[in-house]
Amino acid sequence: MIPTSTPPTDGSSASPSGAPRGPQPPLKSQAVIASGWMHTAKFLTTAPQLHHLPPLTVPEIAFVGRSNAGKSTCINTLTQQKQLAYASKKPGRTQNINLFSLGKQGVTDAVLADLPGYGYAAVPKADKIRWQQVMANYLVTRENLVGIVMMCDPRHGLTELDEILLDIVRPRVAEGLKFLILLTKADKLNREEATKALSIARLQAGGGEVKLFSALKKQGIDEASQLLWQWAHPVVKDTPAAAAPAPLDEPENLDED
Ligand SMILES: Nc1nc2c(ncn2[C@@H]2O[C@H](COP(=O)(O)OP(=O)(O)OP(=O)(O)O)[C@@H](O)[C@H]2O)c(=O)[nH]1
Ligand SMILES: [Mg+2]
Repeated sequence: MIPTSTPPTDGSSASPSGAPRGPQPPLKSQAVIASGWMHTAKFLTTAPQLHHLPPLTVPEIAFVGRSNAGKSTCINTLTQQKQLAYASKKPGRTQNINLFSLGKQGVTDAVLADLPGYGYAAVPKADKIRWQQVMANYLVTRENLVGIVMMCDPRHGLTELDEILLDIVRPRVAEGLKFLILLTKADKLNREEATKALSIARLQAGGGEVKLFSALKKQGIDEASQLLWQWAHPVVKDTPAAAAPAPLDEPENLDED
């Protein structure tokens, strides 16, 4: 049974408002904890429209981005599961908002949301507009949303629709909503292209973090998992862990090959 409105009770996680509930684990074990936590992901529900989404109080993290950017593949990679989210070569594969619950010992302490991609040329205009409105509403009104992961294929850069989305979420990011741009399919870039893509995206990210990611080369997985874990489990302000938050390595180097 998934608790849809009950906050976690194990003393180690947070409410969507960001109110901390417990101390962080030792820094060294964070990567292992984050990875184990991601692996607990289970399908929760699917919603064709916003009003079909269950109201939740646990922190929710949304994956957004152009069609075919690699959102579903990223969720499968982070959760170390082959077919949790539907990934496909064909753009437009994900058509609903799909929620996946996370949490150990059957206690859901966060939710991942895999959103349909935008910008797929073959989608009829009316459907595109409908979807843009659904997504804008979701990003602006979803109360338990604590963070957004924007997947961006660095070979295309941030598109006009990505920029529109950035504008929509900017006020919430200013209020504390977490924001990460993952430059996907980094395996397609050489070192120089990767460095350039990172610098450009950082200028556009408006204070959010930018990291390289490759499902194929398993690049950026630990960093992304740890960041998401931290978003869902913010530290208590007056603990030593809060005074010295875990530094995340900058995964700016591509795998050597
Ligand atoms: N080379 C490479 N291909 C990838 C990577 N991640 C995803 N892909 C491929 O990109 C294609 C699209 O992946 P999806 O995960 O379905 O993309 P999506 O963003 O969920 O697409 P929609 O659901 O249509 O919005 C698939 O063929 C994946 O195998 C990656 O890191 N490297
Ligand atoms: Mg998808």
